[in-house]
Amino acid sequence: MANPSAVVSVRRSITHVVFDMDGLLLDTEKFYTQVQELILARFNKTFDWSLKAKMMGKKAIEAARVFVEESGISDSLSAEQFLLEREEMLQKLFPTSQLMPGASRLVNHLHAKGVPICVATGSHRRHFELKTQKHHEIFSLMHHVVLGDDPEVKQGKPSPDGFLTAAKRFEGGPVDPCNILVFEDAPAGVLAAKNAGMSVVMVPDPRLDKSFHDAADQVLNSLLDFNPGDWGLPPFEDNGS
Ligand SMILES: O=P(O)(O)OC[C@H](O)CO
Ligand SMILES: [Mg+2]
Repeated sequence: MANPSAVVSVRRSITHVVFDMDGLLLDTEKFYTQVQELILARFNKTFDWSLKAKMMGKKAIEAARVFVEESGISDSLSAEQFLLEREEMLQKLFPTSQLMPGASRLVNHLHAKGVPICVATGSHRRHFELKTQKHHEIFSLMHHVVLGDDPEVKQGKPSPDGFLTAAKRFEGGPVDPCNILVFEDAPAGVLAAKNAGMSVVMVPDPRLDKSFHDAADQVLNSLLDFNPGDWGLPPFEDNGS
């Protein structure tokens, strides 16, 4: 969007917010990285961030296919076998998930100010329950949660299905995508938000290649750096400390 006044008017039209979950609200991406490094080490291969970038944000089976094919192990391990192998490790790790810096402050702030908020994640129900078991307080503030195994989400990110379903389920929905701001950490998630016609703030892991930042409307190092006023949303009343 080259025209600065168009940027300002889009930013002023935001009324609803959609949060990604893994790597954005919760620090769960590190668990996927950890187990995938272990599995590839068995094949004398290393798991790097170019492969990570292609997997993150996607539905489990879609990410699994990318993993076995791109790493060149599909003759030895199918996508389904890979999912089974990593499941036992992930089930132990997910309940230890922590909120990302600034997540609690931002979610509580938007909820307190009456901005409708929800979650749209690639995670399926079973993993969602494990990841959020210590975080019910924050997730209970969401108007709704759209999961990766929701019947309306035919395809995972970068398809817009999850975000369009999220827009539909707000009170009085569907909300016009141009009034929705998405927070994402993954390249596929940023593309999904843009494919849905929404604005997107990207909060990427610093190890992700910077070329993936280009599709986002704003890129932040942390949710702590988000200024709601930039998007016409009610400003924080504290100093962020
Ligand atoms: O980033 P999310 O919340 O869409 O989750 C996607 C996968 O479960 C993990 O990459
Ligand atoms: Mg994510």
